[in-house]
Amino acid sequence: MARNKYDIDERLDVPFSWKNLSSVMTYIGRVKGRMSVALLLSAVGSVVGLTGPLILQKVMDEVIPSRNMEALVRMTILFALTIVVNVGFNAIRTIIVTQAGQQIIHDIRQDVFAHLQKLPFSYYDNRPHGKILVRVISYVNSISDILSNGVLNFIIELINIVFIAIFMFRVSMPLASITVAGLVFVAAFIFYIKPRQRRAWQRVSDKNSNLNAYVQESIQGSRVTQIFDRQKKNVGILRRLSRMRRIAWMKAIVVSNSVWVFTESMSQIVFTLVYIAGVYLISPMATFGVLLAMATYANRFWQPLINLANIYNNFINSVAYLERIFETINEPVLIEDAPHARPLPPVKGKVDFTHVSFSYDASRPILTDVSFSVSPGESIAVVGPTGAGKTTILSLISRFYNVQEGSICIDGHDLMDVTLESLRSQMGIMLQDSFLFSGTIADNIRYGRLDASDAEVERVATMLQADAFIRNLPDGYHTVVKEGGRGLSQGERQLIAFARTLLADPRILVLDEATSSIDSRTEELLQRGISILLEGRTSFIVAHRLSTVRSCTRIMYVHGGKILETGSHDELMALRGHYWRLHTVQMKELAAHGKI
Ligand SMILES: Nc1ncnc2c1ncn2[C@@H]1O[C@H](COP(=O)(O)OP(=O)(O)OP(=O)(O)O)[C@@H](O)[C@H]1O
Repeated sequence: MARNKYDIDERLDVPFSWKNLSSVMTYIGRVKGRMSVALLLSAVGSVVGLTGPLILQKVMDEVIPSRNMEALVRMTILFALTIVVNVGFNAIRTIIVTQAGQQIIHDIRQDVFAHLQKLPFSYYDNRPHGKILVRVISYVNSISDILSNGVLNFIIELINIVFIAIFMFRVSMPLASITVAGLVFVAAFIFYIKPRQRRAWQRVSDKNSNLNAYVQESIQGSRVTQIFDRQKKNVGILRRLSRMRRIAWMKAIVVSNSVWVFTESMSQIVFTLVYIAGVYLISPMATFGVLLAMATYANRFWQPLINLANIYNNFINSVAYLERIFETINEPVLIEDAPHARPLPPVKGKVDFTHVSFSYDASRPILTDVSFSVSPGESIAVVGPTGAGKTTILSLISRFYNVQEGSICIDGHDLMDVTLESLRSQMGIMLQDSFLFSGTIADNIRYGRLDASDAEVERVATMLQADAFIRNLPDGYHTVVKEGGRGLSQGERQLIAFARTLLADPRILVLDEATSSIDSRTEELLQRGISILLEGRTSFIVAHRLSTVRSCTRIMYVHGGKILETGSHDELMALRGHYWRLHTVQMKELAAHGKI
């Protein structure tokens, strides 16, 4: 899928299908016990409710003309009882169905989220995160009602219709036939409107998604917005997106309501025809009791139909959400264990790239025919101009993407043949943004090894000389870090990320060094931290600081997706090539800033 922006509608690759419907049924199947009880309550409630008109008919045609007061009282109590049972059972049913609906959306949300955890970087690279978020939260919420109440009411209303039809045909065959005939017109109309309705709700889902993506992006970029004073412009963009959503919504509502309006009108036409036919057309003319009962049944017959039309409307609306939810659940996990994958044995640390070629999308090769070999314990600084492919090389070692050509081996095991869990659990990976999760500092360090004791957490922090600044925080190791590590300096965040990795004690270290300028004291701390991390492990570092580069055993100079130079600092300086030039420029910059 092409890269998507907040104001570009997502392409729908797989529309809702029978396969999706069967998946939906699986979720509903998990609450079938509760749904069955609710169904039983509804069925009993509605059969009891249906005897009401029969009682009325009897009262009108027999009890009142015969002036039998005792029978009248009996019939009144019976009539009242039918109402109590009907209402009471419906109330209990509502509670049960609400619980079932919440269970269904809980299960679906859990599955979507669990699947998202497995999706590769490329999935997240290609779409605004707000568009992912809206699926997990609001789309899943939106389908709760249709998958619980909707499904149940659908069955109940169908049963209602059958029961009412039976009662109706018992009272008067010709009048019942007139009542049922209107159905053909409703079916034809629904058939005509359905594709338009589907498209209209898909557009609403797209516009919703765009709006969400923009709000999420704006919150994330709020600092930059204020720096560039873009608030007014942003409000304008939101207004535009919100207006587009409103227009899409209004169109969808108009199309959807036409189903309801048509069904309602049809019911009124049929209702009138029952009276006309009852009085003028059929012979002998219907009695007043029959007419009253038939009018009530006709009304009751069409009420479930109108309800079905509403359920259908909600279903079509929900399909637009369901297809996005299942699109996520069915998104292929491109980076997963091969069927024959074996756990990677304890790693010694030899890494081999053999004729590796890679591109993020087919149109632009990023790495071409890259080969190199690294011995256990070696530390490799990957340097080169921006966009050269340094981070990409690191991502491939951790198998965040699959190579298109060639192979990457660790201790002779091709990454494609080992399980991801065994690979990543033996690697320490630190990307440029040392993302910290909301929780305490200790929790964040323990992310590296969940069973680590407090003493172990403090030991690694002390090794990295982070202990002092942590203890200076209001609650020391129990200080709560805000989402993303806000409230801590960039250097502090990096130190905590180092501690997290050191605690995991990986055999292979992959570190994408952040470029931000930091004060010389922090620089020194980080430098020491990196040296501690490098000890005894095979390491790959995308290095921007010369101090980091020099502390590595070997340097690879990457440019245009190729390794142009490789060797120690002294060897590459002697070569007077690309690395020498880069080094010279950096030295001049440091001198200009009075740092050397
Ligand atoms: N997720 C992605 N999808 C598509 N193209 C990408 C993606 N990530 C990087 N690229 C492209 O791949 C090329 C190499 O990127 P890479 O991040 O590896 O460069 P780099 O050498 O690490 O750069 P820098 O020093 O600026 O971080 C760049 O041209 C970049 O635009």
